[in-house]
Amino acid sequence: MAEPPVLIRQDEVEDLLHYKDLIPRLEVALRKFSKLDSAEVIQPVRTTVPLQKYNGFLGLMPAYLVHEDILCTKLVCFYKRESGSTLPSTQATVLLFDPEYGNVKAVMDGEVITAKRTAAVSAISAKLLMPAKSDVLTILGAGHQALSHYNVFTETFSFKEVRVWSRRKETAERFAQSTQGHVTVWESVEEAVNGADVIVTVTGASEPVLFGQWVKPGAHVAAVGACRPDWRELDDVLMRQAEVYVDSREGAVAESGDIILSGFY
Ligand SMILES: NC(=O)C1=CN([C@@H]2O[C@H](COP(=O)(O)OP(=O)(O)OC[C@H]3O[C@@H](n4cnc5c(N)ncnc54)[C@H](O)[C@@H]3O)[C@@H](O)[C@H]2O)C=CC1
Ligand SMILES: O=C([O-])C1=[NH+]CCC1
Repeated sequence: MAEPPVLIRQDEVEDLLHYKDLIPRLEVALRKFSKLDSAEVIQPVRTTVPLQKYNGFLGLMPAYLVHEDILCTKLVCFYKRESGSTLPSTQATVLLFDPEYGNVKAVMDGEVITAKRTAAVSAISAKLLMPAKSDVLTILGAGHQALSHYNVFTETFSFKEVRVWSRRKETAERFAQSTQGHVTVWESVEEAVNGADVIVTVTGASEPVLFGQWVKPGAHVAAVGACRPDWRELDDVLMRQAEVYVDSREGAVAESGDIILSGFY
């Protein structure tokens, strides 16, 4: 009989998962995944179950790293919440399996994993694509992803200025008070992104919040929030003028509202 699974709580994941380890591991995994060689990484586009009654989704995200023999899946519920709602917008659990026996070896809190994994991949994209001299970072949105992106971007790079915008100024102010370093709060997106070298979009928006006419040529935009086919953060102008990189073409054309609705694909 297999041993019962180990339970790894949120505070334990927080203590164990560090960007200095996560980034190189994700770089290796992304490189393998980009080869589109299912002999190395089997990761189908996630299955999404709509939870219409609650304005949310359950996403099932399995992956198998063949050579490393790592089989896992994330189960994530995510929601569009009304402004001011106190309910969580994302809840996630990660299951690690024994691929031979099929039993679950570990049940891990997935919220910190989601926050750190997503931000680490954005940091990898910036490492490869942002202007060589990048002084100004702007974060649009002030929730969980905003904080994890702030943490990894300031840990990895040396920005002279970090700015934040959120649709409610109080939320942006609260965010700025919660960060280790100085963050300036901006009331309009247009002003917040003026002259920015790197822009991270981590809002729950369904309509564009970032417009191409405001974005400096050559700036790097890490577009994270619009992960359903009918959600948007970037307008058509920005999508048309941008050189677009994705981690998964299959995933992007199935799930990215910015790509699908702009007619990019
Ligand atoms: N691409 C990916 O791998 C991932 C994408 N996400 C998505 O990223 C987004 C942010 O996630 P979290 O920070 O965890 O959420 P959160 O709920 O903690 O923060 C959301 C932020 O967006 C703002 N916001 C919500 N609706 C908005 C609107 N209509 N216009 C402008 N701002 C709005 C909120 O005020 C808040 O500042 C969500 O859409 C989430 O589904 C989250 C995790 C992974
Ligand atoms: O990929 C992911 O982990 C998520 N997508 C939407 C919310 C969380």
